[in-house]
Amino acid sequence: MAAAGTHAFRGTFYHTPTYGELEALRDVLVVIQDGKIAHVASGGEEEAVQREYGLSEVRRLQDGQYFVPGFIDTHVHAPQYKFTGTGTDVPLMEWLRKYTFPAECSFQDLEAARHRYPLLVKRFLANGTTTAMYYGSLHLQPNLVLVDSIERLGQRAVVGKVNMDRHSPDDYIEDTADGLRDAEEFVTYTLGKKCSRIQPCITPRFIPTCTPELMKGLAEIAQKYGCHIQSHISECCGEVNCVREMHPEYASDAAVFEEMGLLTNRTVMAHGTLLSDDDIRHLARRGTAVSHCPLSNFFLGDAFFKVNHALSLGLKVGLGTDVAGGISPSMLSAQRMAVVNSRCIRAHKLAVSGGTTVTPEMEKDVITFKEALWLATVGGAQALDLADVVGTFEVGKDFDALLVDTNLSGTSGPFDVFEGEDDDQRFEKFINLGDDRNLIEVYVQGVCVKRGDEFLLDGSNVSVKATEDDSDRIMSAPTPVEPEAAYLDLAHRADSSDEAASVDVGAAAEQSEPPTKRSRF
Ligand SMILES: Nc1nc2[nH]cnc2c(=O)[nH]1
Ligand SMILES: [Zn+2]
Repeated sequence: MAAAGTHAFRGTFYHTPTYGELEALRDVLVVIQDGKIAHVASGGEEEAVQREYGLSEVRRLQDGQYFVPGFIDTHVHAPQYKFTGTGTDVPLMEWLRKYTFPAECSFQDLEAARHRYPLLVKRFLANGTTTAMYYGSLHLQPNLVLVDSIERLGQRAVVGKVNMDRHSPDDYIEDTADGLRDAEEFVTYTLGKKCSRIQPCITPRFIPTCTPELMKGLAEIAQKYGCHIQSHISECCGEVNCVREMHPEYASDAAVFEEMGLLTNRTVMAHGTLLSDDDIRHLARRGTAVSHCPLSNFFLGDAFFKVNHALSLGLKVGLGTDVAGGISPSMLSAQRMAVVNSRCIRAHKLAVSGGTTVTPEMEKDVITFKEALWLATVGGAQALDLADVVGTFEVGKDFDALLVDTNLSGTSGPFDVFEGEDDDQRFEKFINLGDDRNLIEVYVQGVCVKRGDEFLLDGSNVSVKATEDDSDRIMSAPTPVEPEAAYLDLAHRADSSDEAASVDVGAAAEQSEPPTKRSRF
């Protein structure tokens, strides 16, 4: 008789333990026990393994079906899902004022939050995001609804209440002390659930909307509870110039975050397109990760993030959708955008050269779908300090996985398969052309949370209690411009400075003259 919670699949499993290499575990038997991968054996050992684990049956995948690790989205704004796919016409600082802050503020209506957040979590699960690093909104209560929705639907998440105490709209700003109190209450509420899938995160929105007092206070809370930190760094010219104006004594965003004590090995900074090499090296030394959000960077950024270059300097890099700055909730889309972004760098270098010769130097930023898949799985796991928990099909890790079906015929699926195409070609088509229709089952911690159109845990309390190990894992530093300047004024200054931007975007893409030569590191 199998122990409770023990089951097994036999078939082909694709994953990327090594950057750039797609490993196919062909005809293997994967045994899952209490949510973890207990055994990976060759298919020929089925009978022996069945006996060992007392399994009465083994589920065999059909031809054209494969497992892939669940996707890890390292940067999502949960309340912004509401307006995803709209509002793409303005630069960042104006975008925040015009679309983002009003949308986030509307989550104060808790009934609206209770309606919207399950839709968000379902949409992300349907797209294969088994783990998400979420920003909530400013007000405490709607964030608790977000955590409850994640818990109920069975997703894995790192989630934070946003903090911002200056340069924000009158109805979307908090007093510093209130913000710190609410941030701590959010942390204790989330930890109090003792749900090993959900970890709280400290979330200073970005430097322009946070006083040094707030940032330092948040860093102390993060340290007290050992929690993750997330924010935005060196995203675009408007933001970088704004920080320069507010904090002229610091060389860069990274120097400000360093001084505030916000760069830790559990910090994930979004974007980083204008980070200098010194900044990148410094983040790498701290163990801080960058969430690469290519689609968002095309809309709101001003430069290209160079994944291979950043990795070569030792930086941890994950992939993010940045909904709603990025207009797609799909991590398949994010992977494709990461590839396109890398090819844009190559095209940019060729254009700058003025010639028609592509040099090896121009090629070195190009990434393939295999590297993009690594970013969406292993890279994300490293960024979130979950590398020993998810990202590959290795014994001891949790079984967070997507069952991919490439057999959908005709227009019932997003692509066609032709005679003679082998498993590797079908899988590559899925990564490059597939969508949620191909994801017929979604697993988190060995539990099927979605099958077909059905969310299997919806409505039930599925809290998985933290183990001792999980608890250990969970508990494992200027002078500002005058506070409370009208946000509109700040947005105007930042965006108009875009035009005369002292940051040379081309040079940044060339890599990477820092926005300023001054250094505090
Ligand atoms: N892309 C993006 N950048 C930000 N910087 C500060 N807030 C935001 C946000 O919501 N989205
Ligand atoms: Zn963001």
